[in-house]
Amino acid sequence: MELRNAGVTAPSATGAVTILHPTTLTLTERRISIIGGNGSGKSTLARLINGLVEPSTGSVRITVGPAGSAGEPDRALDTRRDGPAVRRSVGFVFTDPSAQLIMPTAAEDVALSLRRTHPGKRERRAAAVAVLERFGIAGLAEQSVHSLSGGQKQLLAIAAVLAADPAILVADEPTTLLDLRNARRIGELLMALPQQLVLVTHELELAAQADRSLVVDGGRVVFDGDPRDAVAHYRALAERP
Ligand SMILES: Nc1ncnc2c1ncn2[C@@H]1O[C@H](COP(=O)(O)OP(=O)(O)OP(=O)(O)O)[C@@H](O)[C@H]1O
Repeated sequence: MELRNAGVTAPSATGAVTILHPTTLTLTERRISIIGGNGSGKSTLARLINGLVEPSTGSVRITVGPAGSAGEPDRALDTRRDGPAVRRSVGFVFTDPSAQLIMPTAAEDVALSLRRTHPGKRERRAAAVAVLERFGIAGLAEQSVHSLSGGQKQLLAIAAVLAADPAILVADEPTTLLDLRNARRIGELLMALPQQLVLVTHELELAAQADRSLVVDGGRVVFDGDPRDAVAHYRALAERP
């Protein structure tokens, strides 16, 4: 994925405010973490990648291989021009899983993600249960999504997003609501994904497991490089008077 001078502004009573200063980045590593203080611009940066936020200046492009067509050249998608294709290629996991669980039961929620790849109802249902099994939550298939615990909801939300087999996964603080055990489990799951992962997190141990880390401060990427150095940079920023 590539950001070229991608900046974000928002209108305000006193004129446009800058949320993300023009940023240029080429992100090719498999696991990229984004850390920084509250309100620094991490979510905005993450949302640029799947087009949930459009750049006010510059451009954001992602390059994906065409699904099921080995041997064909990769396609470059522009988040402003190719919004729907970008959203099909870039899965997004929100901090609050309730924001994305929209079907009555766990199995139905996963099945919704499979409607393109599995047009037949029975076949889709079997595939949805197989996805739940892979995530260790097949026992919850018929349970109302409202009755699930926070950790179960987050696992289900991630399962539903990954069921659509996105080329890239962007996860915005996906472990924030979880207890230690579930946070660890979901962190391990995310880090082991074959897909490219962009992970916004306040969990510095998890952030340090990435291949590359970005530190965001005041709407700018102020550090870009080795995750352990990034964590040290962020700690130093947090200790500023
Ligand atoms: N649409 C908008 N209009 C005005 N201000 C916005 C808008 N979106 C974000 N902001 C502001 O931009 C700043 C960065 O927001 P962002 O959500 O990217 O921060 P963050 O680093 O993810 O923070 P947190 O860790 O608290 O989730 C914040 O001050 C936020 O209030």
